[in-house]
Amino acid sequence: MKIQTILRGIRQADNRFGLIRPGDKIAVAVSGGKDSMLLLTALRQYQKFPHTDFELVGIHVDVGFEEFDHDLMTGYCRDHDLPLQIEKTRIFPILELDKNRGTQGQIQCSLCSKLKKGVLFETAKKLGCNKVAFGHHADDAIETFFLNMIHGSKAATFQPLQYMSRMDMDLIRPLVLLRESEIVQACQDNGIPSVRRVCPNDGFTQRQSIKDDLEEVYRRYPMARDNFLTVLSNCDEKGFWHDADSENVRTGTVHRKDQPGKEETPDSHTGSIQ
Ligand SMILES: Nc1ncnc2c1ncn2[C@@H]1O[C@H](COP(=O)(O)OP(=O)(O)OP(=O)(O)O)[C@@H](O)[C@H]1O
Repeated sequence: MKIQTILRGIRQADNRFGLIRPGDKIAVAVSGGKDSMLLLTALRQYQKFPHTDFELVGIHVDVGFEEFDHDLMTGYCRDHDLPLQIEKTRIFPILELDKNRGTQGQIQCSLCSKLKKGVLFETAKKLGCNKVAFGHHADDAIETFFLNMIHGSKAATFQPLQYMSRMDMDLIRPLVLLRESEIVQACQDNGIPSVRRVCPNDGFTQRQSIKDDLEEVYRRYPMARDNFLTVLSNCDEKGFWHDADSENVRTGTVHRKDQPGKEETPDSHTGSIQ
């Protein structure tokens, strides 16, 4: 797959969600995995598009896993003129301490993610960036949607553009309209490497489990992936339940038979098919 397909996906997301503005300085969060390696590579090329006058720097937060192959990542970036800053941290010893103290005896992904984000945003700020770009793609968005429903009782996923008020910085996800399979293919076809995962939790997370389940759903219902994606931009508040005294009923957002002048339409209950 040509890198142009990826650039087209980035441009669509940029146009639709207003991700990149002239004068931006964007820090790409580079884990060393395929998604963020592709993102840094593609955004470097996207800089050459007309009306995209922005600066770029990659930031890798080094958690401290000994076996992580930094050379692969730095070598690739050096050879392709991709600016990358590696931020050394002591996150791993903190995770180990927490693991030995905690009841579960394993590294906590949520703590790791929180610490990494802290370092990432601080480094981006120090470098004068106003945006941080993550490598999340469309399949990540669907998985997050299901994870939130199953474990968090809410129908929500991450945003393509999100303002982080504490850091006064935008978080953007330029790959959000692209599928994981497109990213894998583009990395293969363009010689973009990804560093072997070394976290002991890899393959045993809730995300991995939902990923496996969704693959099964897609095998049975091939149209489901596209439909799930459409749901994310199409979530009609009227399709959910609202208490009779809720703001939505008062303001008339939810149509009710007993409200004069507000007729119930056949499509007003999108989720009511039994
Ligand atoms: N150590 C890190 N340093 C910088 N950014 C990171 C790091 N770990 C994760 N990220 C950012 O968070 C995003 C999602 O994290 P996740 O753990 O799902 O990445 P991954 O699947 O290991 O790698 P990738 O998403 O790059 O293929 C990454 O795409 C990347 O932008």
